[in-house]
Amino acid sequence: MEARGLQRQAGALRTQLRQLRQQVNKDVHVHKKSIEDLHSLLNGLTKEPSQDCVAIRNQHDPVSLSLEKGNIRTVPIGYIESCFTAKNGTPRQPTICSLSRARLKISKIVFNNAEHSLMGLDQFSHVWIIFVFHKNGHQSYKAKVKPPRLNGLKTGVFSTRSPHRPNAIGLTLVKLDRIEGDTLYFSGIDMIQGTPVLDIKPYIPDYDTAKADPPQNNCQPHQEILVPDEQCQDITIPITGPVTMESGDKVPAHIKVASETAGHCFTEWVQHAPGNAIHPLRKTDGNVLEGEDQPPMHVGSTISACIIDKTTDREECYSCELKTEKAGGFAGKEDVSDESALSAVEKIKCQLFHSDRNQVTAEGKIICLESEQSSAATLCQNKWPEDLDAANQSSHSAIATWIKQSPVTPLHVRFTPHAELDLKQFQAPSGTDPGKISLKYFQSVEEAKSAIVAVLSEDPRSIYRRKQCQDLLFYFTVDAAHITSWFGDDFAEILRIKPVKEKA
Ligand SMILES: C[S@@+](CC[C@H](N)C(=O)[O-])C[C@H]1O[C@@H](n2cnc3c(N)ncnc32)[C@H](O)[C@@H]1O
Repeated sequence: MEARGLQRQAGALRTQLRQLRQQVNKDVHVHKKSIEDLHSLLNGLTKEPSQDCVAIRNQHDPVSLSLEKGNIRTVPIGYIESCFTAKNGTPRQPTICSLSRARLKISKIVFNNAEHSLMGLDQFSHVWIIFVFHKNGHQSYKAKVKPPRLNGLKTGVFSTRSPHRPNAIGLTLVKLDRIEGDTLYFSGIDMIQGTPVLDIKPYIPDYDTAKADPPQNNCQPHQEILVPDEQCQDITIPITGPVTMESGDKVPAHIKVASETAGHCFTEWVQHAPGNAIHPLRKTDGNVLEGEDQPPMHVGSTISACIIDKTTDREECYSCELKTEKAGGFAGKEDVSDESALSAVEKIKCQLFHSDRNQVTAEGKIICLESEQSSAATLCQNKWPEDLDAANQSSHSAIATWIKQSPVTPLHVRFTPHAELDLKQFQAPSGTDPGKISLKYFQSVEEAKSAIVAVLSEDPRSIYRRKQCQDLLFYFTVDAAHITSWFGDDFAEILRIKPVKEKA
């Protein structure tokens, strides 16, 4: 019996060995050590075993051996269908083109009931995609790389998001638009058509936003927790009327902070401290006040926000009171932690912009219908990853200055009249004109146009191309459109837009 069992194991190991060999032929970086291990195991198994060996062998079955050494056999959970077909012209990060779309069908090879694996994921607005840079060509990598934003200067590969890294793994935070059965629909992507996806994880601001608090703050005997239900659920949030500054003037126009989403823009965030002193929470350049500049937050303070509805040009202000609860019954300070304040601000955003969740009463009051009390603030934060920066700042995380202040400035993008005309041959995916080419991923020609502008304004050329091939035409594909462009010193111009040729 045992001999037959061993033969079976040996057979399985031979199959694995064959597969590993095939991989080695394709890729010189396949881990040779694993093969050696398999060899020695195989040799051991085909010999008559001693009693001692059996115990050792059980511990060292090939799978656990491989994981112990950090080697995993990956199985793509699916392949990205993207509006970008080639590396050329694909945004370098998802934030460059929030309209760029993709979908991912979970493979039946991984799960028989693929849709079951997506259960619950629709409660998240954003997800991390972990994928393979499968079009890196040869898998070469160097310890120092030249990221485009450094315009030719070098930095360590691990301080960058370069696709050329020891393990060709990419990580992108995308907006989850919807899930239909076994298929996810995303926007804000930087992955090309056919990208193998290894994993999806929900984006959870509380876990994924760096909170590098000073050590002494980690051991506080009490925590102040914002009480979401009292704030938000089933209570009316009065519209307080336009917020006035200390001088009594209305918030000046120049401190409006634009928000692309939902057709609104913020005018100001302020804190009303007890005694009705009003403190702006943003500087005139729109950045959130940090550290000592920030006014102390007190229990009972009210955070207010004003927005302008671009369609009606009406300014409305809403407020939210800060309350705290002392966890574990400790008597607490009266100051509200940065974190609670931030949550309150996020909650207001939720109330302002997720009107589908809210009701406005006849008296003009907002009823916030968040049912998940504890996740109310998180949910609001989920909707606003672009505000991560603000969150990062207030929790003292840091990023390299070249990311924020790149020496490469955005380019002005223009279309030739010919290219403008070319655009007219396309239509939305739902379009019915038989003479026009239907887009597949963008919902309108305007969306596709703004994606083209977004891609080019960030100068998608490699450093080599920028410096050595200045006058050459630059081609790339966005959805069903093949674009021909060229670059001047501070601009990019689109010359032609043709339909992508269908592959025969
Ligand atoms: C700079 S990487 C960043 C990817 C990811 N956000 C990250 O930080 O890991 C994005 C670039 O990788 C390239 N790319 C996207 N998908 C790829 C793939 N499947 N294989 C190779 N390169 C890819 C495109 O040129 C894109 O502009």
